[in-house]
Amino acid sequence: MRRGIDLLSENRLRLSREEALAELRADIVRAAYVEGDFVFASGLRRGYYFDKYLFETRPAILRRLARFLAELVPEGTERLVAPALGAVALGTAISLESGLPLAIVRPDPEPGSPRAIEGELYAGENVALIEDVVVTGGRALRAISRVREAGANARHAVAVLDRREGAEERFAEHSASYAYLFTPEDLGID
Ligand SMILES: O=P(O)(O)OC[C@H]1O[C@H](OP(=O)(O)OP(=O)(O)O)[C@H](O)[C@@H]1O
Ligand SMILES: O=C(O)c1cc(=O)[nH]c(=O)[nH]1
Repeated sequence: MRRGIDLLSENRLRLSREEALAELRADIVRAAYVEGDFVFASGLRRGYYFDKYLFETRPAILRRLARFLAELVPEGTERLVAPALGAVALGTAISLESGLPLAIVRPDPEPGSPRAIEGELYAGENVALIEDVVVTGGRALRAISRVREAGANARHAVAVLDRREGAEERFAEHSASYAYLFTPEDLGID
């Protein structure tokens, strides 16, 4: 099994960057694109969904995603932060790829519940927030607020897919730069 994966990786070394990205786009659509009537966590209702767990749990996709996403993490970043649950696998993969340590932000912890941020995070650190699918950007911005409350500098967000629902403008309003790998249009959707 392991040998098969390694052989695949060796073959990919022969692809150009553009070919590798095109292959990754096709693999993500095959793995995670679902049509239907979906109400998102934000309350938005749309006719398709990208099930992030279906691409984040496949090593052959996750490994390649981590390679491309690590390139979007700005110079000077000292720590990655991933909001639980979905982005934790992705954050871990980018952490392994980049060597940057990872902290995990719990979703909306109640008063008296466990820590909002797990792992180490220090005041003054430059942090990049990792997200899988961004719709409104609400989840990522809440995590950025938690990180800022802890005294760290959360000025950048990195995502696999931006669904073009206005998140880019929201990040800018909150003084965070934002880079993403794909839009639905890149994936041949819309
Ligand atoms: O940009 P937004 O409008 O905030 O929506 C996107 C968020 O919603 C999804 O998470 P989900 O609610 O499925 O949570 P999970 O990661 O805990 O499964 C997705 O993985 C993002 O984290
Ligand atoms: O808003 C969401 O919850 C959401 C949308 C989407 O396309 N994919 C996903 O994993 N979550």
